[in-house]
Amino acid sequence: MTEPHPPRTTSKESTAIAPYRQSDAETDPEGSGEDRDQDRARAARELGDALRALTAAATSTEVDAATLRKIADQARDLTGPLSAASRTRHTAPSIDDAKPGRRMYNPAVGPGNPIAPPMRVEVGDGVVVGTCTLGLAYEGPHSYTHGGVSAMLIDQILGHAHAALGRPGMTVALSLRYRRPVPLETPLRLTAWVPEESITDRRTGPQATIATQDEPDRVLVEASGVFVVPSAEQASRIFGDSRLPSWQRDRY
Ligand SMILES: CCCCCCCCCCCCCC(=O)SCCNC(=O)CCNC(=O)[C@H](O)C(C)(C)COP(=O)(O)OP(=O)(O)OC[C@H]1O[C@@H](n2cnc3c(N)ncnc32)[C@H](O)[C@@H]1OP(=O)(O)O
Repeated sequence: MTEPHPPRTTSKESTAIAPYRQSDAETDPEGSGEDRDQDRARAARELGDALRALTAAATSTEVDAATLRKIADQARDLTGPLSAASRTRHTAPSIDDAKPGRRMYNPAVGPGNPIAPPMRVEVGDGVVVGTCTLGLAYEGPHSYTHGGVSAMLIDQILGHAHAALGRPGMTVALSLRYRRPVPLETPLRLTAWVPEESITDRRTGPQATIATQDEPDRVLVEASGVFVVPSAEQASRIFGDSRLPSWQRDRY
């Protein structure tokens, strides 16, 4: 971890990462045009937004115990209708299936998942940038981000940098250095890139940083990872043959 800053490439200089065709995948999971699940994806985002707002209110509230119990009763009543049709861990979400790369319930970027900030990811030429603002639900030390939350966002952005080379992979190693605390309620910028010398057929060693959007050169967290594309045999063993959404079946 000698170089905490991404290479300052121009489009002409960049050769390490091939052009990435995911612009409307995780960053705009509803997609556009003819899509049978488009409306359901939009509704899932609306529910995710509402639950995020509820979680933000629940983790910052100072109301009395009676009000907390009343809200708890109301929240419990919401679970039944949602459970009327559910998937298990062995089945991919049906709205993930409809568009390549869509991960509606990913805990870092999935707009339908209330625990996701969600981080917005943009894949550029040689560099991947993630943006988000973390509220009190992500607090570790008072007024700062929990280190595990930083690690989750770093893992995700490293994964995008790896996937930008063509095939999504799995994290086999992750190393972080927390240089300064990451402030809550402050727009953040994550940056990831893959040094060319770290690329082999199946493996990359991407690097990433977290900074605030106001001070992008002041590194708060720096990280490096090792990502591996599972072999066909490994993918089959880990995921099974029929449980993967089609975009994953095609890619592993
Ligand atoms: C359009 C779509 C876009 C989608 C975007 C999606 C973005 C998603 C972002 C999601 C982000 C979140 C992502 C997540 O959360 S992934 C979830 C967390 N990760 C896991 O659960 C992975 C668990 N690990 C495994 O299952 C195995 O390790 C696998 C199957 C992956 C590899 O099996 P195995 O371990 O038996 O390895 P191998 O013998 O096949 O060797 C393979 C290569 O790997 C090298 N190696 C192995 N270990 C290490 C190590 N520690 N340091 C350095 N190198 C290591 C090894 O030398 C060899 O290299 P090479 O000699 O071939 O060069």
